[in-house]
Amino acid sequence: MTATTHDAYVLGEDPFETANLLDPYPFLGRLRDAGAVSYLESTGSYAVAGYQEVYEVLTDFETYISSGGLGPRDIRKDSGWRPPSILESDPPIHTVMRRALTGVINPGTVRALREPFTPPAIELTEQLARRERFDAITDLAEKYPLRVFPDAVGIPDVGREHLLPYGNMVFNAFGPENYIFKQAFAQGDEHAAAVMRNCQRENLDDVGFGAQIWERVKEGLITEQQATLLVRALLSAGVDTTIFGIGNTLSVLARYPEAWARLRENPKMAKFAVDEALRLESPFQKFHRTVAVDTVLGGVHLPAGAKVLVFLGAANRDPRKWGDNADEFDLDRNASGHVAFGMGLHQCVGQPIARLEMEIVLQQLLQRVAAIEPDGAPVPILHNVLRGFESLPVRITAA
Ligand SMILES: C=Cc1ccc(C(=O)O)cc1
Repeated sequence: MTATTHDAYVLGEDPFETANLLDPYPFLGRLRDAGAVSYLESTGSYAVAGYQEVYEVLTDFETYISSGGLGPRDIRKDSGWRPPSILESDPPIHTVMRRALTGVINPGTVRALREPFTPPAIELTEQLARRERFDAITDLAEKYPLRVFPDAVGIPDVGREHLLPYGNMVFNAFGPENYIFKQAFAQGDEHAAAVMRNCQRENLDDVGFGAQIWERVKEGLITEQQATLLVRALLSAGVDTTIFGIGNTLSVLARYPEAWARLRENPKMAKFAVDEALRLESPFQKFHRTVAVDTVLGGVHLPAGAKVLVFLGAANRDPRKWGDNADEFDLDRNASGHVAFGMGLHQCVGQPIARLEMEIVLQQLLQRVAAIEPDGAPVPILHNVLRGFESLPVRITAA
């Protein structure tokens, strides 16, 4: 007895249209309401936006594979713009590369970073607390990760200016080759060459995450090529996302003064505020998976080879999962289970580092700022798959 299937709802709207990128949530609500699985005429891929279907796609890594790449094209057919990374791999290749990374980055090793990660946050927030107003993105969110993360990886000072533009390429490449993609790739070769240089063992220091990944080559766990690509993964994934994680958290808290006041009373709640802010404003909004074998999802038949666009940001606001106030920030909500870091086999291996950076910045700012409020309209970034702000003007009252 084959399950009766029905056609996907054909959506004429384009998720990568400028308006839907700058203010995604009205569109995402329509997409969730359209049905469990939609077909996007604009990109020729299927789409899932409800929590249940997103969770199913993310956790069934054998049906919805990663080696086809996270963009709309299948990189197994026409190779992508760069050698595939751990993100574009499936078991068994993924297994050894993930084991190498988790041996290096885990809550135990990351705990030791609190000590070196704290002084730059103190310095930055002390300077800002002396001002009545500042831009939470350009003055803080964009600065802090670049002050602490490259040192933790162990790359040279030379070439760090390429990290943000390179990450911008990596993530925009998960969307269509539109004008945003083309703009990101304008100086692409220069950015990519600079980053790849910094992944070579001879350019890394002897103690950072980079050197520790290379140690796994000596153990015979991974090859030199895999070590290079794993260091590249850290440099690809660890900058833009954390900048937007900090910026998005502050963009939410600036609009909820009572939450700010409660967090000042109890700074240990910072981790819960970060999770709830990441649920509400997920930096990484969407990416594709590739259907490995004919399957049925949400009553819709999906043929092998099809691309499925997975809307993490929409799942994180699904009222069927989060309740009627899913579009609101609620410091008392239990946001565990959100998919801002993905879910399942490929769940973000760098999240302990990202969480530490976000918690430290928030806790240091809470100590020095009694109140924070928007000081003009934030400027959202125009990006194929990331949600964040280019500018977030705020007014503060020093503690
Ligand atoms: C979380 C995003 C991400 C982006 C790029 C890579 C990579 O380049 O391997 C890994 C994760």
